[in-house]
Amino acid sequence: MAAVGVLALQGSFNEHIAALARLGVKGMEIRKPEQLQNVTSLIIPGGESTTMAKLAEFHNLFPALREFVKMGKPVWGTCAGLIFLADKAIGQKTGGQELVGGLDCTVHRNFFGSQIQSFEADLPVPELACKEGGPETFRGVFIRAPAVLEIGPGVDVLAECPVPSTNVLYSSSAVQIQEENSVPEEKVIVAIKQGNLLGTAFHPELTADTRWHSYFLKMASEAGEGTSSRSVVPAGGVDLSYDGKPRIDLPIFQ
Ligand SMILES: NC(=O)CC[C@H](N)C(=O)O
Repeated sequence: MAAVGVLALQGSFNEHIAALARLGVKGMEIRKPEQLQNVTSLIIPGGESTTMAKLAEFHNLFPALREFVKMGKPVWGTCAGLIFLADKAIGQKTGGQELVGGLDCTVHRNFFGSQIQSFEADLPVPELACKEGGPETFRGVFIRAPAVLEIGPGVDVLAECPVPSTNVLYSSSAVQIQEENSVPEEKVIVAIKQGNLLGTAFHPELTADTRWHSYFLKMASEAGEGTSSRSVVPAGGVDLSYDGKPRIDLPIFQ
């Protein structure tokens, strides 16, 4: 089976490993550049991107991470991980921070505000419902979350989130105004995919719904096809969950 790495410097790496375990997949903790050679895909968890960047720099991980992305290996960044994967970030601390890059987008690091403005929202994710089944929406857990402000031409938008009217911090061409029942609703992009790179501004690893993990494992499996006869996804596209159904319970943290 293809090996999935989880960057384990800081943040919610244990929760990602637990989510993978619920799908019967072992996530390998990655702390050193050479460990990336043992995995075929990588999850970069949420946490605090400045701290994570400092630790990644200390462990000399940036060149290996960039190489991993350049080789076209599947990488999924959640929250701080999305910031890591973005080509450009705004709202950074003084002095900025190093990014891995690869996702042709600009993110705002704390788009939704500070820790106390964290929230949960049911997001329509047609691509996820189509590929993984289950409900049309996914419970997004946003913790001091970033958002995607601009995307390049090769980037697909997988989910958008209404912007709470009290904390509109930024507007750009990617933040759309929608007229619905004459009440304008601003939306911002919170999940994107570009080739083998996936980015979510929220934390699927903090919910019991494993569909994003299953979706990423399928991405990884498809990317690995041709190089390996063994696949994460059983033939016929059978679901990866223990009981054959996506888990759609309420989030672990409510
Ligand atoms: N939950 C998170 O990963 C928050 C990310 C945070 N906004 C940062 O800059 O790192």
